[in-house]
Amino acid sequence: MTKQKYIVTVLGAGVWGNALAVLARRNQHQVRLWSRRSFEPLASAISEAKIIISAVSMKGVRPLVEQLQTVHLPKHSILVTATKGLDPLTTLTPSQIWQTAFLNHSVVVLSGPNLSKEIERGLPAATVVASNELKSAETVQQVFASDTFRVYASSDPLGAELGGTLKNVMAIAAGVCDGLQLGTNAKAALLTRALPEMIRVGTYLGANPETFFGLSGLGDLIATCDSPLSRNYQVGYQLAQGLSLEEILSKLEGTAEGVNTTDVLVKTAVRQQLAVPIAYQVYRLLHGKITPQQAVQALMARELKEEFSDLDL
Ligand SMILES: NC(=O)C1=CN([C@@H]2O[C@H](COP(=O)(O)OP(=O)(O)OC[C@H]3O[C@@H](n4cnc5c(N)ncnc54)[C@H](OP(=O)(O)O)[C@@H]3O)[C@@H](O)[C@H]2O)C=CC1
Ligand SMILES: O=C(CO)COP(=O)(O)O
Repeated sequence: MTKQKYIVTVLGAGVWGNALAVLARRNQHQVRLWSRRSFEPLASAISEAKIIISAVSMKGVRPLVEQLQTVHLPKHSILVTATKGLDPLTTLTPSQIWQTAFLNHSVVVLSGPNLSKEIERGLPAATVVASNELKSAETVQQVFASDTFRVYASSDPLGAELGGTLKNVMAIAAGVCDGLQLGTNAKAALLTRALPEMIRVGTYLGANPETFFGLSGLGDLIATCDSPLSRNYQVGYQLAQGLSLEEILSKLEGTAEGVNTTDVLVKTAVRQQLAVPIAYQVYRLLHGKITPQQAVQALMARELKEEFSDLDL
């Protein structure tokens, strides 16, 4: 059966927006790529679009939503958010911001272990499209699915989104671990303890705990924490080499969302008394309060406990 072809507009022409545009074009959809620097007005870029994808970084989400509220969205268009971040003012996720602004539109989260450079090379990968309206997620699944990009549907948008967002904090820690050459045992311990930390916060925020064991949680944690292609990993790795955060960010290709997410996550965790020991050490490191070595020592010196004593699943 031939798949339906759609007009797909990608908003945000950064590295991820470009990679998503490549994927949709490979499936013969009519793709328009728009950024705030485009000559084409936003209203014209989204006119007649069935699928509108936001691939801007977190700091661009609110300005983009506000701009879109001033133009006419095609009636049955589906909004897809691919941003992995948290709003510093409200702690809302991008999908919550999109859904609140556009109550009559379906919002779909696209999230998974998707390092853009590998996707652009056509290497095999898988992702999750998640929505409260499963039919909309299935439409987006059809738009992107190909023999090199396997797309799973899910009905837990918040879980899919938080997996991709919270793992960025852990990727900074993983970069530190590798940068200090702490070895494979240390890395395994770090990642294994990172997952329940993500689940603890994710379930507090309303996500389904099971989702974190899937591609958008554990899958993205593995990919991002083990790849020098990850900007968040690079932040941690280079901090361990003695570079300052400012120096690292000034040379980084694209956005490392984990830097802002760490602040939002730790502030939320402190307020709600959630245990986030790894994120807390990343926070102190990013704020120059400790060295990478001191962060490791602080994690190793924590009070001894049962392995699953604080895992509220
Ligand atoms: N790269 C990857 O491998 C993946 C990235 N992601 C997520 O996708 C998001 C974007 O990442 P990535 O493309 O890598 O980042 P980039 O830094 O390459 O691109 C950021 C994009 O956001 C836009 N933007 C930033 N601020 C604003 C603003 N105030 N108003 C409008 N647009 C704005 C930029 O526009 P402009 O070009 O005009 O500056 C640019 O298009 C992040 O949340 C990231 O976590 C998710 C999966 C994979
Ligand atoms: O989210 C990503 C891969 O799934 C991209 O990670 P970085 O933003 O750390 O590069």
